[in-house]
Amino acid sequence: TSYYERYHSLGDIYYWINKTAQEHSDMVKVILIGSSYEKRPLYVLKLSGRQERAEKRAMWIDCGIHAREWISPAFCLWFVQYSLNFYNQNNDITEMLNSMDIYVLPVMNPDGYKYTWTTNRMWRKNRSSSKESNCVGTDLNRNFDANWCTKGASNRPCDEIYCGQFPESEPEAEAVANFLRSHKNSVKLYLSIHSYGQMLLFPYSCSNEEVPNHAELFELAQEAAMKIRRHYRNNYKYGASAKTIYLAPGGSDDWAYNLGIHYSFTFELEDRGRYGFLLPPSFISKACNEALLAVKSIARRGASNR
Ligand SMILES: Nc1ncc(C[C@H](C[SeH])C(=O)O)cc1Cl
Ligand SMILES: [Zn+2]
Ligand SMILES: [Zn+2]
Ligand SMILES: [Zn+2]
Repeated sequence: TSYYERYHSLGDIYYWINKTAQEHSDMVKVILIGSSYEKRPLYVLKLSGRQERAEKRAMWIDCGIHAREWISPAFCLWFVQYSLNFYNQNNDITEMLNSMDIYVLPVMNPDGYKYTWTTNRMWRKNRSSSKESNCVGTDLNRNFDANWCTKGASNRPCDEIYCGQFPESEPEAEAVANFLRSHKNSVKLYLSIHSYGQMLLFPYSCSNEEVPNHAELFELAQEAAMKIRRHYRNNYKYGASAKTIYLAPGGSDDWAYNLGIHYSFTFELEDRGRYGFLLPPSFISKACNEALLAVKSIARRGASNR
């Protein structure tokens, strides 16, 4: 099976990042946006078409915010190689890359990801330690400044949904927030890739309130889910996070939305729970093709609107 139908260790992924940038130096730049708690680099790959266009829009995709969700980094790697290899061959990909730059963060939580390979496959959080407890880790998707640490998060360091000591207390969350703050005029679309559950989610999760462009985001998610159903005969739920999955504050998509990135989504990839986080490698191709269809569908509509 191909490289992209296997899960890869952290060291493997770092090697892949540099090899891919070298192999495609005309379309790929590596950007160091910060480092993890254990001082591992946070690398973003910037994909650009070969056509230079003034004030290009951009899309952001982060993977691996939660360590055990291995299909997520697998999707980022798969998406990058697919986009590079089908540029100037597939119209959708060519148009996408010619109309916008794509920032891809393959592993947002490298310390946690490494830990799932060496110690505990079911680890979710990062690996920061707090003074007042000998429990480790903050849930990076509860650490963003969006109704931080209200209902749906926990202020106890031992909990899986521990919100951290303060908003952006974690270097991984701070690095992403800093990058998006400094690129908020060009980034028009935010995607955060998770598993499992097969859902296309959009803000808010931190409140039951509907965002101003709720109807538009609902339509984009619905259209993407319909395409997946038609092409792959697989059902994805879709809707505002608070209603569709659960009320939870401090998420990256809610924060990105409030920053002004009004096309903001969280994807929950395969499956529905049979394997859950332990999705077998034989499922990677199908899960990634379904996610790609959703990205192309949303990117075509979402980023084209001014
Ligand atoms: N804003 C959000 N959007 C999506 C989710 C669901 C993910 C699924 Se793993 C999580 O629990 O962190 C959670 C939040 Cl806080
Ligand atoms: Zn290649
Ligand atoms: Zn997750
Ligand atoms: Zn999940």
